[in-house]
Amino acid sequence: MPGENYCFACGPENPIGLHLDFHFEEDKYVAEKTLPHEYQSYEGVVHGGIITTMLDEAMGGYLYSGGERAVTARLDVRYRKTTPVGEHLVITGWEESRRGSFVNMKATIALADGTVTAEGTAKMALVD
Ligand SMILES: CCCCCCCCCCCCCCCC(=O)SCCNC(=O)CCNC(=O)[C@H](O)C(C)(C)COP(=O)(O)OP(=O)(O)OC[C@H]1O[C@@H](n2cnc3c(N)ncnc32)[C@H](O)[C@@H]1OP(=O)(O)O
Repeated sequence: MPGENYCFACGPENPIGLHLDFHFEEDKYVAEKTLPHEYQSYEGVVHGGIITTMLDEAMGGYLYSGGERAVTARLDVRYRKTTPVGEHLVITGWEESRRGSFVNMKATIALADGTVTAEGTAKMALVD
């Protein structure tokens, strides 16, 4: 059975995964990615489900990389502008607050000039 290295969003061993490669920049969890046309919906536009996947990963992966295991309990996405395929994207996740076993997270996807195309807000449930 494949392990976490098969994570669709970030697992390096998943042959059809997104291979997002995150790192911490101070208290932000950041990855850069240019998506090819295989991930589009309308011409030139990244599929909304892929956008949601990247935001989810930025938030869940933030906790995982900090030594906590969490599942997404609730996720809200605001698609502010279309996100283009073939352009450099910056995906960023961070923690806003926590209460008990739930952590409130935020994430954005931005173009190279800083324009935010999508924002995610999630409630992540800490699990053992
Ligand atoms: C280079 C190396 C690579 C390494 C590679 C690493 C890979 C690692 C990557 C990690 C990054 C993964 C990022 C993606 C993460 C996912 O995609 S996880 C998959 C998607 N999520 C799931 O499958 C979660 C499924 N849901 C559950 O497991 C359970 O419902 C939960 C969320 C744990 C909660 O269960 P529970 O603790 O038993 O709570 P429950 O009894 O249902 O509710 C108790 C109370 O908690 C609160 N509550 C429960 N659920 C909710 C909710 N959704 N919203 C608000 N309040 C809630 C409520 O107050 C509730 O009371 P009621 O309103 O029901 O009266």
